[in-house]
Amino acid sequence: MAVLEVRECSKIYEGTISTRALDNVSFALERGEFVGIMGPSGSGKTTLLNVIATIDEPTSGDVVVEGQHPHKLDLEEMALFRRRELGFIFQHFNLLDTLTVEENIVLPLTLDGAPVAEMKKSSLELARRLDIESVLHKFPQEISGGQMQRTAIARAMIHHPSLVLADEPTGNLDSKASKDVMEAFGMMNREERTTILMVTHDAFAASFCHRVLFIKDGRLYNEIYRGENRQAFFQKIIDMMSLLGGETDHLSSIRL
Ligand SMILES: Nc1ncnc2c1ncn2[C@@H]1O[C@H](COP(=O)(O)OP(=O)(O)OP(=O)(O)O)[C@@H](O)[C@H]1O
Repeated sequence: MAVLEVRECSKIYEGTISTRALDNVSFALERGEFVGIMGPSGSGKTTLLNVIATIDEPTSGDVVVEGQHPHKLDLEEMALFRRRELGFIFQHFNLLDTLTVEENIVLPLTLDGAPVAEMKKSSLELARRLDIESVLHKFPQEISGGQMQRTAIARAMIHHPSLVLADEPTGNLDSKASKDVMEAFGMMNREERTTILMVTHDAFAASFCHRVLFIKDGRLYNEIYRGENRQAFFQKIIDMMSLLGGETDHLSSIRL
């Protein structure tokens, strides 16, 4: 069974001029897949992620996560669904400044009332694997951007969600931190079989995915698969971005 199915989703924003932000988009993610979504500015990437995250309603079509239909749940059930089944990672990290790194990481477990000893054990184990053990007792403003994003990855994954949604996770990071963060994603995907869907403008970040979907004008335009070689995949992504007429991040090439 697919972890995520997007079925013929359309989204129209009504207004003086109505915008068709998504136009009949269908695709599925199997368990353990790591998939990127790319496309020019305004092509509908954020809308798609928001519809999957239940932050926004599709105008038509449906989203199915692990056989559940989140858009058919009432508000309370939807909030619980989001907390249990999904993990979120954002461009601006969205950590809570008044909590330590460790407290941020265990937040999803705290909300579910897990025993403290169990929370500490899980956060320490994850922090070791993500190389942030030394900053567990610091506050977000005392650590680097890369460490903040790895903290966000730990928080998004500590409760073993069905699906992790990442929106421009390297958007605020320099090249070294981006590499560390993408390697962390890759490691969690391989070792935990975490299913990840990531929106990005960054061809370097996208080259860590198994598959990249390209959208243009709200429609699925194409998809490419990685194969063995990340460098070759990076080049294919750059080529597809130029074909789409979107902006490509040329600086990415120096990170190979
Ligand atoms: N709340 C809204 N109301 C009206 N139109 C919207 C709204 N949100 C997005 N749109 C429009 O829908 C289209 C898709 O927007 P979306 O933000 O999904 O694109 P994107 O691919 O994420 O862009 P970017 O890469 O610049 O973040 C755009 O034309 C945008 O102007």
